[in-house]
Amino acid sequence: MSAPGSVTVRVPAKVNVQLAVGAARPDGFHDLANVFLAVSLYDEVTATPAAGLTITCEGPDADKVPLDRTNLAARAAELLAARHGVSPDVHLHIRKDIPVAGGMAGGSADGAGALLACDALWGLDTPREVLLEICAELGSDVPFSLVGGAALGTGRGERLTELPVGGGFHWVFAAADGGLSTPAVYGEFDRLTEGVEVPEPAASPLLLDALRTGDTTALAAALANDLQAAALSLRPSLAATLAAGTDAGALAALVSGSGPTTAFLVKDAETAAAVAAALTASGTCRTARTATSPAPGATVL
Ligand SMILES: C[C@](O)(CO)[C@H](O)COP(=O)(O)OP(=O)(O)OC[C@H]1O[C@@H](n2ccc(N)nc2=O)[C@H](O)[C@@H]1O
Ligand SMILES: Nc1ncnc2c1ncn2[C@@H]1O[C@H](COP(=O)(O)OP(=O)(O)OP(=O)(O)O)[C@@H](O)[C@H]1O
Repeated sequence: MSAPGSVTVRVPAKVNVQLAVGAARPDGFHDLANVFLAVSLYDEVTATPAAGLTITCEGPDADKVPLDRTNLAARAAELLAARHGVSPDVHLHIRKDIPVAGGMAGGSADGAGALLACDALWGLDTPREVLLEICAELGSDVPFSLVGGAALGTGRGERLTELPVGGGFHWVFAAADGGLSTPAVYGEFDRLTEGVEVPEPAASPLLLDALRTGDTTALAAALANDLQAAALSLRPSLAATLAAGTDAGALAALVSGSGPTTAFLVKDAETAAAVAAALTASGTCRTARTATSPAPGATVL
């Protein structure tokens, strides 16, 4: 619960269990078949009445988060206020636990969280479709941060179809030193695929089946990220992290979205703890954390 007069929203991180990337479009974006899964690492956004718009942030990565109007949480408050013709008078406090610039949609989570928190604080009761439109305007990953669970994102990833998930999955996430810029990773994808026919992105039926039945082994076999080669090209040291996780007993390893966070699918909570400890001891990453999925989308606490 928030302090009286304020609203707190909790928002999950994501991992892309499949990220199929098409050729660059004329607008610079790429069409995707993006299978999002929300995981139990969360940011919290608290909205409190204030004169004007201000932002504070706490957490181990707080110094890497912009506190000006470029923060996605601030942009969310401004877009929502503009839609309703009110002024964005709010103080937003972000408790950041999702790695920054890590490929886990941390900024997107804060955008979706601020949107929901301001909507409740200002008593606007904005229809869900309008909130989703504002999310898409904020960024390709933001609609999924609002929705959570599992979903297929098409277009640039913003058009969502929710997916059924038949069971829980256990993960380990290894955060790397420093971030990777999402546009730079897509740019490297373009460079690596120059002169190559890039197929239309399509969701894998085997992967969707694995999610639907909650089959960890089948999901491990189907995990795929078309941005992985680009992330590894920009950050070759990630190969050692991926190897350390599979050596320690993970069923599969992949780069999370645009990276540099790496994701390891494991069979149970006990293996997750062991793989996280081995990754931390390996010296190939900054920290390793366990998490489960699916996790709910943005939720008012
Ligand atoms: C890598 C992913 O995290 C996978 O979920 C997303 O595709 C990125 O989503 P995001 O961070 O919300 O990205 P946006 O803020 O919408 O776009 C940032 C930049 O990423 C590139 N971008 C993003 C999404 C997309 N479908 N194609 C792209 O080429 C573009 O250069 C764009 O200017
Ligand atoms: N609330 C925010 N939290 C973190 N970064 C933010 C935020 N708002 C804007 N940014 C900017 O966005 C950049 C990318 O941060 P973010 O943590 O969203 O990356 P990401 O997890 O790789 O994103 P994605 O997975 O959606 O591509 C940061 O380097 C920062 O400059």
